[in-house]
Amino acid sequence: MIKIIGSVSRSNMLFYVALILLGIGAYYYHFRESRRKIIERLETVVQRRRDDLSKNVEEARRIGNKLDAQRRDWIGGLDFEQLQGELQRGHVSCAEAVRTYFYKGVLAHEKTNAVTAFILEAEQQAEELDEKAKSPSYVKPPMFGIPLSLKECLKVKGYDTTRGFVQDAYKPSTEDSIQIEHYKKLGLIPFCQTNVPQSLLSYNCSNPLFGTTTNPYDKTRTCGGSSGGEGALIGAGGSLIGIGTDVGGSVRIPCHFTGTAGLKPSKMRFAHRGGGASVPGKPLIDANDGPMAQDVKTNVEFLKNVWGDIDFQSDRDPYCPPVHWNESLYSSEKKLRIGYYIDDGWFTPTPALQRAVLESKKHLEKAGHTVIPFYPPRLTEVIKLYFRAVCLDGGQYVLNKLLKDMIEPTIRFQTTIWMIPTWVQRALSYPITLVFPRLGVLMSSLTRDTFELREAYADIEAYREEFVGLMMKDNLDVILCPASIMPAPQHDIPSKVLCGVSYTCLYNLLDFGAGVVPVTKVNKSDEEKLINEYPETDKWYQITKSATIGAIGMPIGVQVAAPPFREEAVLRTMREIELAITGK
Ligand SMILES: CCCCCC/C=C\CCCCCCCC(=O)NCCO
Repeated sequence: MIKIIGSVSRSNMLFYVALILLGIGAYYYHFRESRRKIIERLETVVQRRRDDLSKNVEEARRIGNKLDAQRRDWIGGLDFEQLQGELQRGHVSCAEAVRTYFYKGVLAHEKTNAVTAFILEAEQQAEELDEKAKSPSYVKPPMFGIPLSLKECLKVKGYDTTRGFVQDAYKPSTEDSIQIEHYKKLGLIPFCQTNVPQSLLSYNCSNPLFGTTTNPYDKTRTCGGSSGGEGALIGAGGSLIGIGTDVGGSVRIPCHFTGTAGLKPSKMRFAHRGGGASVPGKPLIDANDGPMAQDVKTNVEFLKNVWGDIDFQSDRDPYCPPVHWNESLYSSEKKLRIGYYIDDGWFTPTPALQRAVLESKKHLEKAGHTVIPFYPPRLTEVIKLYFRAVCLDGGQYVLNKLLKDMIEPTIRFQTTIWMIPTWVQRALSYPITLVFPRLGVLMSSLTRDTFELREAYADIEAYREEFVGLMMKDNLDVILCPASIMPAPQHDIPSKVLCGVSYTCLYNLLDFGAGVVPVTKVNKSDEEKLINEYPETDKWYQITKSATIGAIGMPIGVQVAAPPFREEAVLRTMREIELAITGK
């Protein structure tokens, strides 16, 4: 080798260097040109789609205005249980319920930009249900006439599932997914689709097609993601019940940020046939769809009906076991043993989140439950395993899609990481670890090597065994912990602090059922503690601290989790916290 290099003359060497530089230049020019053409073509799609959405919103407003304002305000003031009762008794018609929620949905959308499409056929579906109900032999299904909002990535016949990619606009689904079919059978009426972050792999809510969805409490802050449109819509009163999806916190984080309640069930509790994932072919990081609502009570009523009738889904998708709603687990008198933590050892949450857990602990103890400390083991390793397994091809699948699209600026950090070859990331991780150990962990987490990937899967399996072993040792029924690291931050923060999903992604890696219930709001003393005591030892803590300053009044939830098929114990705990706080 040395001989060969030695034999190349200086001028030859210069020639080769020039050739390489020319090659790189030509590649870069070609890349820039093809990106310019892609963006030029997609800009017209964005304009067309936004114009269509404006018309669609106007049509929804027109439908909402068909109803007398006084009647609409009265129906709009009913909670889920009350509306359900009035619809069952025939005091409110399905058409009135849908018109009311078109009206309320438009108001919430104007405030937060939460909706990507109103499902205008909902009015006709409602009228058909009202017509059927005229027959004395007709038995109303349990959720007869209740309007249902849906995260945009869920498949509804005739509507797009773009996941915020402009390239996927105007490619409507040809069928409803099994879950949507089931919800319709139970009487629910899908009435709108809601916004998501591009790719779904973020906990903010912006994309180049529909723009940014904001938090109903503060426009400058995010509603969370990826089921952020649902959080914003429900939090702003535009829907009573909606469906989100969650692979790292996407149901739970928006609930925490918007003061709403929701559950991510373990993977097998819903049918997935006919649905779609953010990254298909990704075993061991289990995603699921889950309900979101203004309170836990509504989630419980919804799931009682869906799981009570789960054979509908199991019959159509044999991979969904016919596990029915477990009433004895939900309404058991037996006191629970609950493990709790306020800090996972990877990312200390800001003071209000810690206070929310401690207050919930007190409520649960007052109700007679035993609440003892629990320490989730080795969270640094969990974070590494999670990112390795969620980006199992080093992010290539999502990156390929992003490079054919307009790229959302608020997910630039992960996009940049995915563009850097993994061996370069690995090499950089060594010096970075010396000055910034936590970033070093992230920089060494991605792999494209199947040997390392297999090892990660084996480690996840071992971690699952270890975690449930620890719970069994202490005879624990559920875990109580923070829902996130901070209250809703500004829109660009989630991408800068991606590793802030540690409190939620743990329960995807474990495939536990996990839910979030609103508990409190950030107060002045939380802010004082934040300023005086919150760590500033690295950039992530500094960003988190400054994003939390000024968050007084923002909602704070807590998370409850339990092993698969024990979602009813999670809901029971959440409901007991809710009852202790709201009294209803
Ligand atoms: C070096 C690290 C690179 C990190 C790349 C980040 C990739 C993914 C981040 C995942 C963050 C998950 C947020 C929650 C997303 C979610 O639950 N989506 C639901 C999809 O159904």
